[in-house]
Amino acid sequence: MSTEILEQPKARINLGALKKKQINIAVFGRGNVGSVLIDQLFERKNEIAKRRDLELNIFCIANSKTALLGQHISANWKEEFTTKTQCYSITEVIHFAKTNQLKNLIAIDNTASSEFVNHYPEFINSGFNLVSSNKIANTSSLKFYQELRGLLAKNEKEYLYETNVGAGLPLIDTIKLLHLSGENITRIKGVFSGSLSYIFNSFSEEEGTFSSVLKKAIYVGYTEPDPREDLCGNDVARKLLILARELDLHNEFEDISIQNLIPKELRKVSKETFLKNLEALDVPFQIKKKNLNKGQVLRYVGDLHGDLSKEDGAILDVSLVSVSKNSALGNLQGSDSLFEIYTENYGNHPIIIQGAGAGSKVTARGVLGDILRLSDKIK
Ligand SMILES: NC(=O)C1=CN([C@@H]2O[C@H](COP(=O)(O)OP(=O)(O)OC[C@H]3O[C@@H](n4cnc5c(N)ncnc54)[C@H](OP(=O)(O)O)[C@@H]3O)[C@@H](O)[C@H]2O)C=CC1
Ligand SMILES: N[C@@H](CC=O)C(=O)O
Repeated sequence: MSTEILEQPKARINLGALKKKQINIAVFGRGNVGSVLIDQLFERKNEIAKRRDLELNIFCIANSKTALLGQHISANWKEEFTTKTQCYSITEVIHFAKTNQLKNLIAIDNTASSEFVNHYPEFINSGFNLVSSNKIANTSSLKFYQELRGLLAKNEKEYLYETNVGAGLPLIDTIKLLHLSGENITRIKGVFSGSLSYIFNSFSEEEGTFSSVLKKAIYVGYTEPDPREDLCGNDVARKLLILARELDLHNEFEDISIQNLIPKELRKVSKETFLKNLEALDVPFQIKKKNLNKGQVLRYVGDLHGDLSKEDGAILDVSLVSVSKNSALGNLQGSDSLFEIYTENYGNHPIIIQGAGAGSKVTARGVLGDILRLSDKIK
């Protein structure tokens, strides 16, 4: 009997026909962080398509009043934003995604708005995942925080916010993993604010006035849209609370003891009036600097301590302290943040995460990192 070997037809794979996973992105907030993020997305788009088989497609760019909507917004978005925008509502953006059958949806929140955060449930219920540099959702009431997680789980959607603490530094993911793997975190302490780090690092070392350093921090984009949020301690307090909640602690914002650095008479005025009167901060801070002992510098420090094994055992403090210039905190440079993470197994030798704690480029890069992480998770 002869055996005939039949030649198998060669399987033909048309690589071009294999569709890349298209991720459809709506960017809300096109200020310091938002604009840089959009530019970084366009710069990296082709490389990401090659390496990860992903097509990152932006279909909406919006600020507080107007939106640019289009199936595929181009790298020329800034010009289009001046000529083709329209007033919008969130419902219209969601409707646009539906009618154009856009799948794998991500809404990016690069605002500092509490009003915008109220739309998160609407996005999730409409099939969107979320990425946010805005810290408000994670620092609203614990009830809102928990309901949001419940809604995400019910809809099988993701919410990533690595830039909420430490800008582009890999902090939240590290803390989540340590906690999940059972490494008991006993304390987190450090300089949580990039802008206040920059301000006190410069002010302690240089001759300039406090207001001149503050103006520079505002100008380069280290501060919040309203710099009083940094100076009154709220921004650092938010970061502490976000980390506390990652550790399953049940704290509310009101539990945090915060040292406000703004003179009383400037706390309740409009942002514009505040910005016109920055020199009012010069004398109080000059006095603080003069009163320092030799070799000491000022640092604005956040401290999450107490009994972190109990839901309600944590103590959260935010205050201006003097530290030795030769200590880890005293040695900080530029806009660096520094986080000391103490755990049971590492004892008195904390894990230290340090690096740029503010700035539009590093923050946008962190948001882009979250988009890529999320894109991998979307099946
Ligand atoms: N700067 C940094 O280093 C870091 C910043 N972040 C966070 O990034 C976020 C953005 O900061 P930044 O870019 O400096 O802020 P900007 O003030 O530069 O930009 C904010 C943007 O949000 C828009 N916006 C405000 N409210 C709404 C709304 N309701 N709906 C849609 N868009 C809205 C604004 O539009 P309009 O112009 O119309 O008001 C503007 O385009 C903040 O939450 C900040 O905490 C996080 C880590 C580091
Ligand atoms: N204003 C913030 C920016 C990042 O969250 C800071 O100064 O750290």
